[in-house]
Amino acid sequence: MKIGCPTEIKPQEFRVGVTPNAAQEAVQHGHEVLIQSGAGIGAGFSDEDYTAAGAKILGTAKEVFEAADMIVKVKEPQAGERKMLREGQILFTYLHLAPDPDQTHDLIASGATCIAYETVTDRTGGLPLLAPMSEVAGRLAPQVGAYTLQKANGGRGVLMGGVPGVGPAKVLVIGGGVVGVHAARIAAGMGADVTVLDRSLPRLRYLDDVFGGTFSTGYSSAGLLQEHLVQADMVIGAVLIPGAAAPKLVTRAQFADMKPGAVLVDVAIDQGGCFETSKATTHADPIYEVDGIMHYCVANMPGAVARTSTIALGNATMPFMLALADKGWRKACAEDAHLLAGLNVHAGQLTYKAVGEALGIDWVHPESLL
Ligand SMILES: NC(=O)C1=CN([C@@H]2O[C@H](COP(=O)(O)OP(=O)(O)OC[C@H]3O[C@@H](n4cnc5c(N)ncnc54)[C@H](O)[C@@H]3O)[C@@H](O)[C@H]2O)C=CC1
Ligand SMILES: CC(=O)C(=O)O
Ligand SMILES: [Mg+2]
Repeated sequence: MKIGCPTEIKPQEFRVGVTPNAAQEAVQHGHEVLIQSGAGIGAGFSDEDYTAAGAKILGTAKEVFEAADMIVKVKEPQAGERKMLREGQILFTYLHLAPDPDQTHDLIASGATCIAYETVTDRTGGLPLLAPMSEVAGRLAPQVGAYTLQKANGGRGVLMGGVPGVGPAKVLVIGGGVVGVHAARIAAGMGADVTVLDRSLPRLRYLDDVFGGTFSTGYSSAGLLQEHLVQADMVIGAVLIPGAAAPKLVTRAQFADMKPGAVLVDVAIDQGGCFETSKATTHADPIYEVDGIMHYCVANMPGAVARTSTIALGNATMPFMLALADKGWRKACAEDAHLLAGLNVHAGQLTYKAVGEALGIDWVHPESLL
């Protein structure tokens, strides 16, 4: 199969869909890998790294889309990229279709087979192709929050770890899933006093068993959240109700009880955000203030550390990419229900229930296409 990887064109996106190591494995499996010239630069991979791995370099995205049987990317295809997709071609990337009717209609019209990273599942009920980026965003959250807490950046001028004689910052993490646990570990490692709230008792038991000495846990009721909110220097929003918009857990009215200059980092902004005042920001202009409370709400946080994120994402996507290339999408999905869960669009039909329900579009069961 010909596997094509174009340069990402979404603003401020420096990741790349195929690493040189993944390209090398695909070549060893007998596939041809076509990389757009410069696609890896933002993640620290040169064209020479790809040619050394056995890939071919093409000059333009158009050439890559024309030649490839499967396109492997990071972000959802932008409008110009969607025009280059064709019937029978496989698209393997993040899609996030539920809030994006334009993209959904374009992908249906393209006739392509579109598999979304974020809906591929695993045996434990997890999302193995979302998890690596949640790990990155979780670990970044205290880092960007600590920077925002600095006085010159609008924060209240509190050092995460304090110093001898002066106590540490108080960090509240709402949601103890993949983002939450990684955020809590890093914040605790910086010396902060960290509490994680979650609604899942099994998850709280796990967190307490493994991290009991590192951070505290609490059941996420409105009352307990308010207790912690008024003391917090930093609040990290990390909740997810799969497929749904994030619940709004902190209202603007509650800011009056908070410490002026406290920082909210809303990682859940992807799903609409869990603070009433959250709106998506970009790496170019990430921070804004509402009623004295600082907000950081960047929707593609992993793009800031493109090299780490590219390698982490590539480690997770590679086995699925190889299965699709080795077997074709139909056999690969027939043999792996978790990969089939990633199928969102095929040959002019929507194949993902939650997207159909969110956008009011007819959908078919993916099993019916096998
Ligand atoms: N902004 C960005 O760049 C990125 C954002 N994300 C987003 O971060 C969010 C979290 O993702 P993951 O940690 O992977 O999800 P996850 O499913 O691993 O964890 C979510 C946790 O939230 C908990 N939860 C649900 N309702 C709650 C409530 N009312 N109070 C407290 N906890 C509650 C769940 O029990 C679960 O443990 C998602 O919206 C994801 O899309 C992920 C990667 C990058
Ligand atoms: C998960 C996602 O959308 C991202 O990493 O950009
Ligand atoms: Mg995103």
